[in-house]
Amino acid sequence: MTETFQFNLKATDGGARLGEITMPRGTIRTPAFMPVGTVGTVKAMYLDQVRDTGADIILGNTYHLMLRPGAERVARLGGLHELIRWKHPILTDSGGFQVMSLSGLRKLDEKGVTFKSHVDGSLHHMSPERSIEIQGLLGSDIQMQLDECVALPAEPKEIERAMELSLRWAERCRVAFGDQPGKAMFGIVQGGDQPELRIRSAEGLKQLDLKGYAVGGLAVGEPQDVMLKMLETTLPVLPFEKPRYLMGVGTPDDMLKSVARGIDMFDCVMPTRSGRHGLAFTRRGKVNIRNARHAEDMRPLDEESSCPAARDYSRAYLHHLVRADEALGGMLLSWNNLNYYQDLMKGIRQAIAEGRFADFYAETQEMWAKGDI
Ligand SMILES: Nc1nc2c(CCNCC3CCCC3)c3[nH]c(NCCc4ccccc4)nc3cc2c(=O)[nH]1
Repeated sequence: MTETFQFNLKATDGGARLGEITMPRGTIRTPAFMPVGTVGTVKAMYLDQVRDTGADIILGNTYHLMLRPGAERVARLGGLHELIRWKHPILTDSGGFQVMSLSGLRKLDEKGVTFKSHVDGSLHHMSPERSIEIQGLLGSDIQMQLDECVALPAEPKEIERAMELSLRWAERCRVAFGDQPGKAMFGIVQGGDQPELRIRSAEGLKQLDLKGYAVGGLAVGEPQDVMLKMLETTLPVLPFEKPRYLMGVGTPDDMLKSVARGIDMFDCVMPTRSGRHGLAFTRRGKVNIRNARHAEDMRPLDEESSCPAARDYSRAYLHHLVRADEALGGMLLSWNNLNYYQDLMKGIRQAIAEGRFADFYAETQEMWAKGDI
């Protein structure tokens, strides 16, 4: 363990990078998939299981936790790591994105966002400074700046306004965060689908000399090719030796293509949320286990998997559990999906280490295309 936050680039293969983030609470092997913990739990999972799937870090949800049980209360309870019994790194989002998507947004101005709690309707104001304070109270290891993410499509003027506001908020968050050697605050590149705005945002954040950079404002309704084009525009501007985190992404295909362009970290609710709705991710592509064709299929999802959820249960049983809306259905599929996401990242890391990422990329897509026989 190190007392400071360090990112070591171990190898590259084309645009893909193999690295390690070392922090006091542990090491994060990159490219990394970070499971989303919402209200202090990765839904339908025990955190020991989440760790066993290969996760080095999970996400905490600032927006939910500040509303319930409250940031000060979490601090009084010893902080999030103590409360949820996860002793490895935790990354928290700033809450701005969740305010836009979950709460009755009341106002957004230079000072911050004012919103009504979706829990009890109470009024809250979140400034850049308060967001960093909340993330500190939670004990977060990697904290995100408060930003404004614009849904696409949007007017270029609107995208520019939000990008410039987010840049000013990044500076305020950097000042509020101060100097915390074992922790990090990441800036978030905005700029929508406008290359020129993306470059200005990345340049502006680079001046702040942050420990890591997220690419935000994507996976908000744009086609995959637009998302990838924005990565090709943004990533060359960011410091090569700092980690890059693509927020809210994504499907296995999104991640493979984004690693090829230089992304190191991902988070997405997809594997857990879709697992609860009966969608299974496997080496051979997606399986909608609710489909009648699985009703008497005695095969497991993947007989070669190391994960009991993929190897020891028949599709027929999973089909039954999901159709009966039994909790165990969502639990087993979430377990399978998180394990598959981590296996994919493990395969990516090994391929980059061995200089065969292009082959891995092609083989993986071929397996998905074969479909689930
Ligand atoms: N601060 C900030 N956060 C963003 C997020 C939230 C990332 N997950 C945070 C976790 C922390 C707690 C909760 C989530 C995003 N998520 C997405 N897309 C999700 C797309 C999606 C939606 C539903 C299912 C699958 C994919 N785009 C995002 C852009 C931004 C952004 O610019 N700024």
